[in-house]
Amino acid sequence: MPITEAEAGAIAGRLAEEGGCGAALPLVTDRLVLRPPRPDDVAAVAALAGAWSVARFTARIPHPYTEADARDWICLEAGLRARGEGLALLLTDRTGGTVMGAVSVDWKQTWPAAELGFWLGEAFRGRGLAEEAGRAMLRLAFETIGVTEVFASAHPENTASQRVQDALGIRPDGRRMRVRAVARNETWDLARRSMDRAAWESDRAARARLLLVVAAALVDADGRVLLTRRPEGKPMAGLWEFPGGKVQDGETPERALVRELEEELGIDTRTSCLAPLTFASHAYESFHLLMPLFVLRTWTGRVTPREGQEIAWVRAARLRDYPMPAADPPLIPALQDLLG
Ligand SMILES: Nc1nc2c([nH]c(=O)n2[C@@H]2O[C@H](COP(=O)(O)OP(=O)(O)OP(=O)(O)O)[C@@H](O)[C@H]2O)c(=O)[nH]1
Repeated sequence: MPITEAEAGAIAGRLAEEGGCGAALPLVTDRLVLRPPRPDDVAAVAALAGAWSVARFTARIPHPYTEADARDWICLEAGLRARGEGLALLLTDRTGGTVMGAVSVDWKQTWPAAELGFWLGEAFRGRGLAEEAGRAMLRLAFETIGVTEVFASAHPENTASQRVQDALGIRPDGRRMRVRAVARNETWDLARRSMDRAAWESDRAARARLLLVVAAALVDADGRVLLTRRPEGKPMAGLWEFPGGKVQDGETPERALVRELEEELGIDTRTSCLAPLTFASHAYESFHLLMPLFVLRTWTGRVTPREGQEIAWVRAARLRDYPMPAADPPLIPALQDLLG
C-alpha cells in the first residue's frame, strides 16, 4: 500500500534527529558507521557501484555507472529521506571513514512493509559487514520507522546475499516477486523472502544476553586517563577502550577489575580506592553490554602493556579524538566533569 503523507511525515521527523542524545542516525555498529550519502561521496559511490561485481546482482544500479548516476542517486535518496519515504545509508569504516557499500529500506509503495537491499564493494566482502549493517538497519526499520515486515529477494546465483538474508532471519516465505534488473535489462522472477515483527522481536530477544564487563579509568598525576587499543585478532580491533574485561562467574566486579588490571597492565590495585563513576549500557548486535566504570588514581607497579596492546595517556578534553567501541562515548562527559 502506498504510504500516506501524514505517516511519511512522522517518519521523516524521527529520522531527522541527527546529533544530540538518542539520535536515530547515524547508526553505529561494532565496525561501521552507517550514514546518509552526501554530495562529496559521489566519486567513492561511483567507483564502487560502477563495478560489474556489484551491478550484476542488484536491481537498480545501471551499468556502466557514472559519477552523474551517483549524484542522481544521492539527490534522490536525500529527497526520499526528507519525505519519510525511504532510507539509504552508506557503510563506512568506523575508524577510517572509507565508504564500503550501501544498505537501504524502501517503503513508499509497500507500507507498512519495507524492502531491504544492500551491496558491498568487492574488496570488503567476506567479513560479515553486510550482516552487521543489515541487522542495524532491521532494528531501525522495526523500532524507529515502524514497519511490520521487511522483505527482500536475491538472484539464485547470488548465494552471498542469500547467506546474509538467512543470517538476518529473512527467509523464503513461499511467495514470488518480480524484479526489474536494469544493468542486465532483464526481469527476474524471484523467491520472496521476509521477516515479520514477531520474528524480529524473538531474534532480538535471543541476542539481548547481558554481558557484565568492568572497566577502569586510570588517572595519572597529570590528570590524564589511560586508554588501551584493542589488539588485532580481537573483536573491535583497533578501537581505544578503558582497560578491563569480563566479570567471570563467582567474581565481583571489583575483583574482576583487580585481576584484569594485573593481567593486562601488570599493576597491583588490591589496595587502591576503586571509585565508581558511571556505567555503560549498550545494545551490541549479539549481546547487551553493562559496564561499570571505576576511577583509580593510585596503584602499585608501572603500567606495562602485557598483551601487545598500544596504550595512550589522554587528557579528558582529547578523549573524543580516539575511536572507541560504540558503548564508550557516553562515558566521556562524566570523566570530563570529574577531571575538568
Ligand atoms: N575492557 C573494555 N571492554 C569494553 C569497553 N567498551 C566496550 O564496548 N567493551 C566491550 O566489552 C567486552 C569486553 O571484552 P574483553 O574482550 O575486553 O574481555 P576479556 O578481557 O575478558 O576478553 P577475552 O574473552 O578476550 O579474554 C568486549 O566486547 C569489548 O568490546 C571498554 O571501554 N573496555
